[in-house]
Amino acid sequence: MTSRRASSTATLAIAGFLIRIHFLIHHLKPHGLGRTAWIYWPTQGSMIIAATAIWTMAYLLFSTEEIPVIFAWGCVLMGAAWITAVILNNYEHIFEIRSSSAIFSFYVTSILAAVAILQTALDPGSGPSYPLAPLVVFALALSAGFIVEAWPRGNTRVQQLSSVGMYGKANLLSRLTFWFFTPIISIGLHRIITADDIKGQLPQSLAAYSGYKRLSCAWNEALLRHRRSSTSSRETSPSLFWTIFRNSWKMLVPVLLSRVAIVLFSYTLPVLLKELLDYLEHHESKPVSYGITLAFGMFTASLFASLLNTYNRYQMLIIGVASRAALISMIYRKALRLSAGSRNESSSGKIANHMSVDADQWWDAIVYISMWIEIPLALAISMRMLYNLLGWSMLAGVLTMLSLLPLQAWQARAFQSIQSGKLKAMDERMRLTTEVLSSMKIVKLYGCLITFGVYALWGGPNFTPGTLTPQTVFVSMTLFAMLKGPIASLSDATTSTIGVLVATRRIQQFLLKEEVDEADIVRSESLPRNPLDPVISINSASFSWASPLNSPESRQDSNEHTALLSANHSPPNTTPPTLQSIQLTVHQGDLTAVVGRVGQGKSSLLSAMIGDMYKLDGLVELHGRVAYVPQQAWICNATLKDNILFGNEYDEGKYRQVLFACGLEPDIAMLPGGDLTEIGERGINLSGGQKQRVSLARAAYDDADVYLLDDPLSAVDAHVDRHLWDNLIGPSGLLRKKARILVTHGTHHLREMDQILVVKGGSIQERGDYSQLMSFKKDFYRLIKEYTALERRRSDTTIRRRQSKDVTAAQELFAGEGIDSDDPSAENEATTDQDTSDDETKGSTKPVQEQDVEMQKAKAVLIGAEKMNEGGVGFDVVLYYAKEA
Ligand SMILES: Nc1ncnc2c1ncn2[C@@H]1O[C@H](COP(=O)(O)OP(=O)(O)OP(=O)(O)O)[C@@H](O)[C@H]1O
Repeated sequence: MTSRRASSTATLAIAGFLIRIHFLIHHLKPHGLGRTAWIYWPTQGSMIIAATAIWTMAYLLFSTEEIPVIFAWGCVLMGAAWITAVILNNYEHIFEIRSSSAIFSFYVTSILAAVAILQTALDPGSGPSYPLAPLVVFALALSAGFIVEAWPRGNTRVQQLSSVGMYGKANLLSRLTFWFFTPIISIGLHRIITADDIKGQLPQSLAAYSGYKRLSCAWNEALLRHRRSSTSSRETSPSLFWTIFRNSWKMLVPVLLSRVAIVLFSYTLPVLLKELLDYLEHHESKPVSYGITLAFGMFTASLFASLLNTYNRYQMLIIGVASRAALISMIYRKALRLSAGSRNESSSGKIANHMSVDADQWWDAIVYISMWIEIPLALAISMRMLYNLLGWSMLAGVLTMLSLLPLQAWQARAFQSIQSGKLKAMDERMRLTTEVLSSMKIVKLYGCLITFGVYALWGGPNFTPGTLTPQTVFVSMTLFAMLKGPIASLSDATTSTIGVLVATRRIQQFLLKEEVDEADIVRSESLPRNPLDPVISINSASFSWASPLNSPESRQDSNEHTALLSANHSPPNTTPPTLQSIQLTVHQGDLTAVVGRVGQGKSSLLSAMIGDMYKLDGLVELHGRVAYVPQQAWICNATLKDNILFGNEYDEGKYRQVLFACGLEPDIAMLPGGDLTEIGERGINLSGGQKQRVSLARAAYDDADVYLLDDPLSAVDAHVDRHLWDNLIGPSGLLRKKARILVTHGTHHLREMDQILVVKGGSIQERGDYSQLMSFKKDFYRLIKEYTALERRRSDTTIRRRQSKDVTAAQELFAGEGIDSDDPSAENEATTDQDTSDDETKGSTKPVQEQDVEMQKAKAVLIGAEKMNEGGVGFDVVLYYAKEA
């Protein structure tokens, strides 16, 4: 038996080592840092000595008739395995900077085997005598090699030169015991651990970007394979769930194997227990060392089972965290690429749910997924062992436990409902939880009592009343106790797996949503070589917000549509376009205004240029980098500075220039933390005008070639409007050399435009400069006149209101602006001023005292560090650990 086990272990080791050598050579690059000589040579030496010793033993065994020849062959294979380990060790030192886990595990297995054989060899009455000397040399050589290998390599030159983090450098023992994390814990003894302390120390597989790249590549490949496959229909899609599993297979295989090992180690315990009880009953026939070895074996088996269990859970969590991060990145990137139609179907709340709830399932439930290896294996082993012990009588116990399963399921459901009740009333939750916990105890005890009763009645083989020996009672009780684990986990594993499956399917459906068609717009990142060539050129193009494939007509004719597609024709274009017959050219440095009444398609024209709309026909060409400032300013939850830099490198000169051009300097001076003040959802709300200027500053700092500005001056008051025009957007502003397209409702800057486009009913009705358009006396002329009249009425009302309040202030204000009643633009400027946008007022013109109070409050909320619990681990925690151990 022992010889067969030795042969199969050695054969498995040889196969494993060869696979590892192949992996190292073909999948990794040499680290090029040299070899850690004082670890390399001693370990190589120990392994060679061990192989020689075991071969010597094989030689001696071949010449004795006492021991079966198969044992000698086991030794030959063991020697061969250690020579393969020598070759592997050589490659490990070239490609890896940490000790090989494979060799490490083989060390442990071989040492334990050698100790077991030594124990038998040392026992005078145990039968055949083994050659002791080579066996001792074998065990000593391996122990020496193991000690050198287990020694942390942290101080070696190779590890110090390497940029890999503490996890990457840790050997298997260190990872199993989390020893590698000790430096961080000791930092925690002296001060608070910060994110910087663990930066770069954790496994690379946890980095969100690399995880995202791997998973999105795997998903795209799966989609491609599915599309190419002749059997797949258009309605089906590959499974994201299996794609995630396939993508993590390199990490999953060792983790799942470790689950198998945990089950095997756990079930060694009852076997050893039975042996020990047998030995205690008939201890005269065997030496004391046998009993000690059995007890030591039980200790080692539980030790390995719990070490592997921790390792398994940790690795599963790593897989869960990496998958969750990759999924969140994929959802985020997808959200940026959704077509107009898909955006209408997916609200931002729904997308946020995919990120926070659905993706989170991977982190919550991943541990349970590995249970699907453990549960069937554990059930099979325990039932087999119980059968050996009790015969078919074991069914009585097993069925009794299984009959408690629905009760457990009910218990789990009750627990779940109590959990959700927590959100409604904390007191109610406390009361119910206590009730359920106490009833859970009763049910468990009740389960044990029933099982005991069943043994007593049908304890003998095959349901006959029998004698209960200590071996039968203790061993079968241990086995039944072990059986309860997998049975109890069954409902958790099922619920969690279903939860992950449902959540992943929801994410999958989102990821399969239609995206903007990149081919709609011909883009080039660089500007045209000839400055006279346009940067934007739109030729006879029509655009729609609705997908041409989703129009009712096209849905009705879906069969025809498929036939047409297969015949290589375009689908019939039945969607009414939002924009039609668009003809436009814009050159570098051009300042173009887009004007028109509300809802005529001004913003849509900009959306069409950035590819947000479906292009129905025509040609769109765009050169250079494009910056788009939407009507609704978008601010993210970060500091004002980060909102402007937005990932770009900080350049003091450029940053200051942009702040000045956008008129943000006075605002920053007022903010409690200057430009480091946190703004966005959690921060103070900036006024609409301030947000719009931060948005403009972000675009300006990005230094793009084409600026698409959707009415950015609508929320600012007159003097800020003038400042932005003079210093940023206008002919002498910071962006003067860039192509700018400005959608505007104001009329006061139109005289300075190179080109004005009048949009009406989704098409460009008129184009030209201000005087040309006024001379046409068409839509533009009417628009300006109407606007002027409207503004004059508004202006009169406001002036009257102001005069009654503060005559002097109003006089000063209008005198300064120099209103010319014949000039609509100048009048507008004045009106915009007295409008004194409510938004801006919020940010800048409140009474000073009131602002001070608000700022103080904001300062406390925004700049305060996140609340964190500090202190040592209490005695109760230590006690809890001790009890669990
Ligand atoms: N995201 C969208 N999805 C679907 N339809 C849209 C979308 N945005 C605009 N539309 C539609 O396109 C048409 C033109 O709207 P658009 O916003 O371009 O007009 P506008 O001239 O910019 O108006 P305003 O001056 O009020 O901003 C309208 O019928 C509007 O309902």
